[in-house]
Amino acid sequence: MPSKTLVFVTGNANKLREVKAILSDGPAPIEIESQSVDVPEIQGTTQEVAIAKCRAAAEQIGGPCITEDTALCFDALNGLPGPYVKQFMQEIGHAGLNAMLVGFPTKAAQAVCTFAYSAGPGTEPILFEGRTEGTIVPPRGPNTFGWDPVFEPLDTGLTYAEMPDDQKNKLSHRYKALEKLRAFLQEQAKS
Ligand SMILES: O=P(O)(O)OP(=O)(O)OP(=O)(O)OC[C@H]1O[C@@H](n2cnc3c(O)ncnc32)[C@H](O)[C@@H]1O
Ligand SMILES: [Mg+2]
Repeated sequence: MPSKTLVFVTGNANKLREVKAILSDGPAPIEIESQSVDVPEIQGTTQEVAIAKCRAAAEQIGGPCITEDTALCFDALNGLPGPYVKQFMQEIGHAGLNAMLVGFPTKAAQAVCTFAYSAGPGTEPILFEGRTEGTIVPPRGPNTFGWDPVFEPLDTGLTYAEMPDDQKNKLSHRYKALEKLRAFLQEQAKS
């Protein structure tokens, strides 16, 4: 395996597709190899969840890796459902996410992506966070990836689901986090 190839531990094919598209674009493409390992996710802040997941993933694969956690944070609910959005999506879906905000004065939300990089088992993971502000709306667009149909980034007039891939991938929470990870990896490659 060439040393430039990064192992991304995830069970989510949509995440993997976007990460590959974002990282292969630009002057210094970064190659990703995925491993689907069942890593337990703890309860806690997004940062705590991300660190524990990456640490466990590095132990399981026995080497350096990256992991990613996505949170959807509602302003009206002090940041909930946050890192627990996966379970909310499974249990109550798009209609439920909208219903949770009925009666609240703001539908503002933030999509938060946290990449974690571990240099290997026993090392402390380093976090890279990207945030995109938006609004929770009734679903519009194809139902392909998670809560994409109910999240409308500010000033776009489109939900993530309605956007062409390359539009989402230039403004998304994931893109912003990966720009930080990319800069870190480039610095590291120099030393
Ligand atoms: O194996 P991992 O990487 O943990 O993959 P996961 O699907 O379990 O992902 P998370 O634990 O980070 O949970 C995030 C939830 O948000 C969804 N999600 C993540 N990124 C998204 C995006 O860009 N747009 C819409 N939904 C997204 C995803 O499908 C999950 O339901
Ligand atoms: Mg997960």
